[in-house]
Amino acid sequence: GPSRSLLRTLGDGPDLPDAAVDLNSSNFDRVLKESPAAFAVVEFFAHWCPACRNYKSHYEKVARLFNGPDAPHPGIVIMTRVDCAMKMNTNLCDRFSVGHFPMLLWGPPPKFASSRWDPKQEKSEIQSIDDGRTADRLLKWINKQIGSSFNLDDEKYENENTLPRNDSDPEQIARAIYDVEEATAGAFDIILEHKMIKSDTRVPLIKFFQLLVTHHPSKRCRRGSAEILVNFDDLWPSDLFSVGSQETNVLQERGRLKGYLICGKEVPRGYWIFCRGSKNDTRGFSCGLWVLLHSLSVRVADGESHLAFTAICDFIHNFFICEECRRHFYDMCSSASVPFNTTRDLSLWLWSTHNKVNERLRKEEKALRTGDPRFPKVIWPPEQLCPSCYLSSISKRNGTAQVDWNEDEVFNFLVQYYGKTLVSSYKDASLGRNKSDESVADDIITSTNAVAVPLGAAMAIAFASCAFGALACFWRTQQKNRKQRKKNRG
Ligand SMILES: Cc1cc2nc3c(=O)[nH]c(=O)nc-3n(C[C@H](O)[C@H](O)[C@H](O)COP(=O)(O)OP(=O)(O)OC[C@H]3O[C@@H](n4cnc5c(N)ncnc54)[C@H](O)[C@@H]3O)c2cc1C
Repeated sequence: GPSRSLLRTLGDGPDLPDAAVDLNSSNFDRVLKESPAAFAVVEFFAHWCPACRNYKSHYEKVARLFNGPDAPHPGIVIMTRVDCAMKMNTNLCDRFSVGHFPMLLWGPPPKFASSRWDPKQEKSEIQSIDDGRTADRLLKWINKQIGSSFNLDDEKYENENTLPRNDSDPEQIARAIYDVEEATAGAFDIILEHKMIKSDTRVPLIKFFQLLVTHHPSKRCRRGSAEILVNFDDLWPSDLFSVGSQETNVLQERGRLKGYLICGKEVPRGYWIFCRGSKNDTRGFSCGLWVLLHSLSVRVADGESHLAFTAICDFIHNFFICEECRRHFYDMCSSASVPFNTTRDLSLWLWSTHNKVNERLRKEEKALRTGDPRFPKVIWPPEQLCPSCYLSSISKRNGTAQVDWNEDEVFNFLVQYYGKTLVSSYKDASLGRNKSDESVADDIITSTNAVAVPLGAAMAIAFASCAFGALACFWRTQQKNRKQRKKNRG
């Protein structure tokens, strides 16, 4: 519309923040390594270069299509820039053989991290963009590279035919790892925002955190939730609640929690990829939450499955602020045949519970037209995604679809889908990186994943439950000791 194009014009002025991400030698590697985008454009420029200044509005026009929560096509291409006239970036610009300004490079984001580029280099996944002189030509170049048909006039939630259809392409789930991170950060944000940590919800939250520390599919979130867990007693002392009226306000809480980013600095990003709906208010968070739960369920060991079940049920019950959802889910938790003895039991229970929700919502959304028209609820997995999950073809009884499942195959499929495939692109992104201190800490977390303390012993330790792995327990014990020492000294 006219107002929109007015905004666009104004956007070329100095008022709107830049859409392209400013990178420098201190954040270059990290931001590119952690970007969910499949492709990156890096513009090397110098702030004194007049041609670069004139080019900026062209570059920004394209960047606004791809970067940030309001972009029509987020999560596909990350558009960045590096000012080579800044002293700190000299080595960085040398690494990429910058010989003229502006110079544009293209490639998979992680390939830029801790690597070099040289125009004479053969077989590099990084290439120079030779024709990006105007916004039109740059976008044309990008479209040609990735076979897309993006347009400079695209607006959010228009032209959604470029959206991936995830029900037929098993590889789409690899993009969902970023949504699992987004949902994790989102859930934690809601908990803080609504001051949901109280005396009776504290223990369920700690238990869920222990599950996250050991089995979250994203390293960043395992690391971040471990940090929070270690400091949990300081952040939310248990005696804070017994006193009664010592309510802290959200801002104070936020302030205290600065630096405790559950999935790292780049999350939440403000948009969804696998869980992106074709409208603003569909899919997103609740989709990401389901994917998180499924991905946890296939990662726990047999001996942890019952505790994981209670941790998930109690978490949804206490912290999912969709009233209908949490009530329904809790009813299904209460009627589950317990205890769970295996990973298979837990994964299949969650899968069939999710299908019951799908079944119910399918009817509701049809009647009320509240669903996402591009993502109607289906009994999952559809046959094209897992042919072997179906024993016999679907027969209709009373208007509802009845499927004869091969549950062994369903379990195998879940393990593959929410296990390996979910983290496949994420793994690629961290290939070839240097071992820094943080990755060493992370390796400890990963290596203790399998260490499950026997159930009986864990139950005995009522509070600092060690059930989800030795590390979480170790940290909490350390924390307690440290506090104790402080007390003794003071
Ligand atoms: C615990 C919980 C309870 C909820 N209860 C309600 C409720 O009572 N009422 C309500 O209106 N909404 C409820 N919701 C929200 C609702 O289920 C959907 O999340 C929301 O409508 C978005 O739907 P979606 O199309 O993105 O797919 P979702 O149902 O969110 O599923 C996300 C993805 O998971 C995969 N998937 C689908 N089914 C299965 C399955 N059976 N097993 C494994 N993977 C599967 C698919 O790839 C799908 O795209 C609940 C959400 C959660 C997390």
